[in-house]
Amino acid sequence: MTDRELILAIDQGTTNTKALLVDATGRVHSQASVPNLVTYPRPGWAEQSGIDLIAGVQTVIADVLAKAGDVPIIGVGISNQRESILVWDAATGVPVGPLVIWQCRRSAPKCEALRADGHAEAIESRTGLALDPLFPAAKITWLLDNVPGARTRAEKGELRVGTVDSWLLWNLTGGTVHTTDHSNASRTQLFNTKTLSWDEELCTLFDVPMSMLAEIKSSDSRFGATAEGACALPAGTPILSMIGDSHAALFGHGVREPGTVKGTYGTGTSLMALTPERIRSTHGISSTIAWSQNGKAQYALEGNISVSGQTAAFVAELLGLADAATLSALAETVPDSNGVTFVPALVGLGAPYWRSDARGTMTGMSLGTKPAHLARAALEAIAFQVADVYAAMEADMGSALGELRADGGASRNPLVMQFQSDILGRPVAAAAAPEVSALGAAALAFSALGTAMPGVPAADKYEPSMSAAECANHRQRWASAVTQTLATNNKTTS
Ligand SMILES: O=P(O)(O)OC[C@H](O)CO
Repeated sequence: MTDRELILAIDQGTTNTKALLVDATGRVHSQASVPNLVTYPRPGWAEQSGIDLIAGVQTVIADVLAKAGDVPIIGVGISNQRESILVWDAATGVPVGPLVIWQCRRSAPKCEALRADGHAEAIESRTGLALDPLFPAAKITWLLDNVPGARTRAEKGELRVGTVDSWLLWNLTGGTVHTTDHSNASRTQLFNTKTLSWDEELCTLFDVPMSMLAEIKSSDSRFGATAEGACALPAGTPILSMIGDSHAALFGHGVREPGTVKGTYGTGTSLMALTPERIRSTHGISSTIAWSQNGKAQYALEGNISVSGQTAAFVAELLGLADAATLSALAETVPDSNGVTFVPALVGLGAPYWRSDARGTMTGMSLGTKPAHLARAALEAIAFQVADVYAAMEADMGSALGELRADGGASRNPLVMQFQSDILGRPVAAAAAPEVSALGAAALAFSALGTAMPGVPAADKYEPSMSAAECANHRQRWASAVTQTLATNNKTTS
């Protein structure tokens, strides 16, 4: 394969849709991006337009091709926002209702009803996922029960449902292919990660007709080919990979064996590590499928932290600072947080605590506390939360994990990354490229063609330099702040 043969990688995220042209060495030849609109029609609800999403994908494909000139595109790779779900008409391809995105909590009553009826344990044991409105299963129930006529039409076999990967595939193939991959299926809460198939009993519990569901294929499959006029690519360009974005980042880092963890530091943080087999977490972590190659599923553990990088922006605003970068500069002016600890439970605490009623807590303040100490506490909180998930993963795996591969905004902050390495007592390698998910989708597409694209190299490496005693003191300070946070009952205000 020559470095002139390119994969067009799409990263369809919540905030932006991106396209990159990537060669087999991992070099990015050109890229394009468009922002996406998210609407919040009611408190706790979040949705996007399926039609706008496709228009955005078509735009970035056209833009990236226009920038690149006449180059051979040998295939398409797709990385996508996970857990967002759309129902559409099988005959016309017209969406039936909005794309209900992962952040949306509208299906909370259905989840509560299933919990009250004692189904939570069975759901978690089959899917590896705690019963929660984050996941699409209950969102599909909501759409079928609330969009006029949807349930009747679904029962007649007239509707299709899919995660974003399958919606993109449907459109790129001109409405001929309805398929998803194991990584996306594993996040729906309808997929049995043991049998690697849709679970009939779960579909019954969530009232989802199985005729609506996509065929499931290996993440490195020949999913279909672009149709004439579906986008600016020539008709017949093969779609060679589909994978959820967090999983794609792990693949993009070049992780192929258990032992290394990747952390994507965005608004929240997703930590993911491969496991040798399917593990049922007993420490508050999701068990999921990282990807599948040649039909073989690769299992993983994932911990999702709800508010991570966003902590810096939040505290910057409270302190009247311009932005997170200004906060970071302020934090650099002091050697430590002077005993101040901030637990950013601003929308509750996610993994490994799962307490949606928890709220943010600042502990350890004295008359000696200065804004710079609060700034430092905000940045330290990003690292402390990751360390908690790390420890939970290690407890589930029964063995020590190694290096952390970091990507996303805060991975470019040396103060956060050094503290992360110190608190974990592990090396941290921050990725050289910002688009690790798109590069992961490209790498998977190349692997479908039998070519190994190298992982994204590290731009910066951090080694632990803190003494064991100092590290233990910090961990103790954090643990006690978390205990205080969890001890406060906010149920009346949540
Ligand atoms: O759109 P992103 O990049 O924020 O990713 C969303 C996640 O996949 C949700 O689980």
